[in-house]
Amino acid sequence: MSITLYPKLILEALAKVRYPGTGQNLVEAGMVEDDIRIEGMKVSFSLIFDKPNSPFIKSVVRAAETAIQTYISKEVDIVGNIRVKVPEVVPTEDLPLLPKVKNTLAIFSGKGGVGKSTVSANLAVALAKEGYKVGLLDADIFGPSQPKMFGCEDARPVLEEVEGRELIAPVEKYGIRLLSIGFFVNKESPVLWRGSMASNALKQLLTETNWGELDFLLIDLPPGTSDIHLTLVQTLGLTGSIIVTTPQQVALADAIKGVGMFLDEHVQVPILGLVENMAWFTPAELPQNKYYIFGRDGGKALAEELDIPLLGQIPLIQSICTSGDEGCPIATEQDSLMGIYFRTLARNVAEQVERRNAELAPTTKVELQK
Ligand SMILES: Nc1ncnc2c1ncn2[C@@H]1O[C@H](COP(=O)(O)OP(=O)(O)OP(=O)(O)O)[C@@H](O)[C@H]1O
Repeated sequence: MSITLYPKLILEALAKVRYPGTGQNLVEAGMVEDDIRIEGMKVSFSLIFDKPNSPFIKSVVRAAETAIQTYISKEVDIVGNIRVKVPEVVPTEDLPLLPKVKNTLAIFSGKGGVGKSTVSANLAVALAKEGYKVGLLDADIFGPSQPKMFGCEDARPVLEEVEGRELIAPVEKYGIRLLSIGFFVNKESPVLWRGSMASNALKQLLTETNWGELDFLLIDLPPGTSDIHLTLVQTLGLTGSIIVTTPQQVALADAIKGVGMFLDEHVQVPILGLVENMAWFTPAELPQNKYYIFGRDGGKALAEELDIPLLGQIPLIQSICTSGDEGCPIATEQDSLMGIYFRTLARNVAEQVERRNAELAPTTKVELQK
């Protein structure tokens, strides 16, 4: 005797099959697609599974076939007619935040006063002299020194409209697009930043600035490890980081802590290398003489110990200090002794960035712990 099939009959049979993944029956679990087709004794429909690699797909399809033949009739033509569907996975592509900026480099130090800002300023200038498009973001909220080093302490960046958005226009100096947290605070009454204020300011300077097309955006970080570091790695997938240290033991010990932060398993920002600043003292009148007043090759030895490249050794020279104070980084004098040191540094940095980009996948930004 043949029976008349109708969808409710099929659903009643499918309600007898439990999905092991949730413990609910297939109908309750919403796994039966609303596409049941009945042609005489031939039945077909789709079952929706939550993931393509569900271990239960085969057994559940078989159980559904058996249930239909057991509870309705052996005559139902169902075997092989159940389609398996999984929700389409839409790739959540992490769009780059600064699509026109090719490389973002964080410059950090373990200890204060080791010359991180001096190195950042001169590296920026030397890279620009090599023909790269360079931006410099001074994120040192505790002591922004780039406005002074670039001789533009009184600059107050304006807003400009770019593709319908109001963005901060960086200050242009010596071919560098410069922005400093110092442009937005009053020199006479320094701000005591609360953590969230500083973090928001950094995010805004990074993302609401018309950086334009850049080969390198250098980010001069505060010394040590702080909320600013954390905000940075949560905001951007950095290309890499550069550590600046002096050769003294105290500086080296702090440098190791800083390196640890960037290499933390949750952060994983590549260290492109180490710059040893104040590696020796050279008097202007005796440029061939080297006096290792802070110890010899401490930074070089640390780079070897950490197995990271030594990007450069920069001597302690009075003119570096005076040019910084006068608002004109020494690297602007390309052919001076110091100009040559910073040119070598710039070339080494560019080479390491190229190597890093060839060998490693882009860094992903650190996700906030839920
Ligand atoms: N190689 C050098 N030769 C001479 N003077 C230097 C050299 N490097 C840095 N200085 C001087 O040392 C002082 C501290 O340098 P700088 O402000 O760059 O250090 P920093 O590590 O950025 O300090 P901060 O703790 O403010 O972040 C400045 O007066 C600077 O001009």
